[in-house]
Amino acid sequence: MLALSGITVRYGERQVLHGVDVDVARGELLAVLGANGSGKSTLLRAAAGLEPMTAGSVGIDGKPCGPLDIAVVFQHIHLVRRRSVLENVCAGALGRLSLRHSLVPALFPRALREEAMACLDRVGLADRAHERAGRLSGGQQQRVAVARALCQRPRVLLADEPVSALDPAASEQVLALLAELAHDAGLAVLAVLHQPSLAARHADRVVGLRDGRVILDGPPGQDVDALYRPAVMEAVS
Ligand SMILES: Nc1ncnc2c1ncn2[C@@H]1O[C@H](COP(=O)(O)OP(=O)(O)OP(=O)(O)O)[C@@H](O)[C@H]1O
Repeated sequence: MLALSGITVRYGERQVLHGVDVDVARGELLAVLGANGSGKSTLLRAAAGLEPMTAGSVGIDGKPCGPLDIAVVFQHIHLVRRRSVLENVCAGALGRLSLRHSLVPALFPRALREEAMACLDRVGLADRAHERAGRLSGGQQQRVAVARALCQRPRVLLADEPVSALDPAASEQVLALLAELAHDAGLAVLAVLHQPSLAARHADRVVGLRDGRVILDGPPGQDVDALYRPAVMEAVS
């Protein structure tokens, strides 16, 4: 479904992605692993259209993707803390609302509120819909961010280190949710992770980046040590 082809990104003289090819099928949760600086976030941003590419393309089902096809969940959750949980989720739909409706939460159409409620139900937080977002725990806020992404009605969900700030139990919950959205809602989900064990438990496939290149692509649970071994160790081993 999602095809990242030949993704190449340079910052000045420095090339940080070297023609990376990654695809994610409908219904699949793909985990992207790699050491700090290997290019994971750059790849995700390029996929989301947030990073200019020197070369490469992003396609969905063989066509260029539309502006609302891809939703992104970031490590830093960026909810409007003083707004209700429900209004935050409605914000996921701003790209398809009229300007008038999008500027004033009180004018969010009833159908949108109902859809946002269904998205909250999906992440298990419908009962918190009318609380201020800032009152929820970090793990709950991340699930609200996922609900907001769902309210965009995307075909692809990208998550950049979505559990870095969460405790182990909340991390398991968010990863289980991402897997469920892939398997049950038929999204293609790509998650950048720093925890190989979480990837092994929840992902359907794992891609490993090293120095801006894919050096591993296969089932979860395989040996990923090579991704994290310092280059100097590599040279002497
Ligand atoms: N805006 C930028 N300008 C210049 N260099 C950048 C920029 N963003 C990232 N880089 C460089 O690109 C390389 C890849 O960075 P990226 O953030 O994609 O890595 P990462 O694998 O996500 O790392 P981490 O695990 O630490 O988040 C790094 O060397 C980084 O310093």
